Amino acid sequence: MSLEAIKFDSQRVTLEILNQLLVPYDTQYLSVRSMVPCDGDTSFSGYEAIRGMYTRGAPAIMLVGCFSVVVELDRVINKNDNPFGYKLDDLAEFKAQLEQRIDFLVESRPTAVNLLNGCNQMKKIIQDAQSMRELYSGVLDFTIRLYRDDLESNYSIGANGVKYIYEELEKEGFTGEFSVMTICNTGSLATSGYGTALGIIRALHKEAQTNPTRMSHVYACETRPYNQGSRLTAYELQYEKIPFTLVTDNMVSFLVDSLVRQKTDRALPSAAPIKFIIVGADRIVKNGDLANKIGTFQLSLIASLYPSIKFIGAAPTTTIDFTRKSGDEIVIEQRPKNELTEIMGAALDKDGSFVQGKDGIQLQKVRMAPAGIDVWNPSFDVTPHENIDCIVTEKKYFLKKDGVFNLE
Ligand SMILES: CSC[C@H]1O[C@H](OP(=O)(O)O)[C@H](O)[C@@H]1O
Repeated sequence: MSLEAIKFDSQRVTLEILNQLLVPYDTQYLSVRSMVPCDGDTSFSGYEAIRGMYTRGAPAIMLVGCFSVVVELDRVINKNDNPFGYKLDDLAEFKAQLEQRIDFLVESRPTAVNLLNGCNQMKKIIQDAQSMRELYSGVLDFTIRLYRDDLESNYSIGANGVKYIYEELEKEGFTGEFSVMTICNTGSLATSGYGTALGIIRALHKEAQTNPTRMSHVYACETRPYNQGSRLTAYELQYEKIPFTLVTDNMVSFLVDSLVRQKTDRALPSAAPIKFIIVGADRIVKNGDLANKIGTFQLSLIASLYPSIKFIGAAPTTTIDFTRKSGDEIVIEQRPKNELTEIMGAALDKDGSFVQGKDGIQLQKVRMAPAGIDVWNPSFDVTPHENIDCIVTEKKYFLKKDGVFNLE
């Protein structure tokens, strides 16, 4: 498996997260020892790890958030380390304080619903606990199970995605090679491992080893401004030796049109026609409207112009929000302006190799726009269910009936 986003040691009760701001330049893990910042405690918290996008990806956000509750409780209940001011002699008061901190944690990235869903389930365990010991072991067992279930879900999403894709190809009588496109990062670095949309791509690559009708090329969108595609998905696809080409987000319509019309005089990386655009999700609501990384909606608009291209959303059930009826109800996270006007990279010397600083590869942030300008930086957009052909979860793949999805 490629780099792990999350390392939890259940014996030592320690949580380490891969600092994804440094991928693919460097591999550094950061120790998370609390759930949210607190006066009197200098540890790096789950809230800061998530808000700062050191770790990201809807399922990974849920897992890091829930594991950060576990490590904080371990310090307080098992290691007599309570800089958080918990009332240890009053269980009801302790629970109230804990839930207040969990509610703050959940606000770290408001669009992805997985952390909210995970914490709501955790709060039920907290409310039912009759002792501190029972509360701690209940939260620990729940979170370890959540991690394992997410990994299992990803393999099932991969299998269900391949099932849908090959049934579509057979219906069409398509044989031979095809290409797919994806945006952002939905792989091992966004989950407990394997991935959702990238899990389907991993599963397609495995199928391609034996099936002559096969995925032979992937187009990965750069995914400005955080560059999950060029930094993280490119890393994972290169690691898996899956043939791919990186494109900028503003190349997509011209690339898709050139592929569909087989304009081979445009130096296309592969002649394999594009058949599927496969994306992840941060929140899918009852009717199938899907919030995902900014740029996803545009991909769906492009796909909708070509009947030969199917648009697939892939996510575990923990990403589905049955309390909201339409995508208009989804809160879209606005990110800091400097994430668009500045970019971090690894310094290169004249022969193109990384410049080594005193702590390893020398990273540097550069400004890419004038200071003081206005910036709009929504982290997500909403793809209407009308533009989506299929939603794949670990349970099955869902198609629309009478124009809407029933995801129950
Ligand atoms: C497997 S869910 C990944 C999902 O999360 C990403 O957003 P971010 O990197 O800002 O956390 C993106 O929307 C992906 O589709």
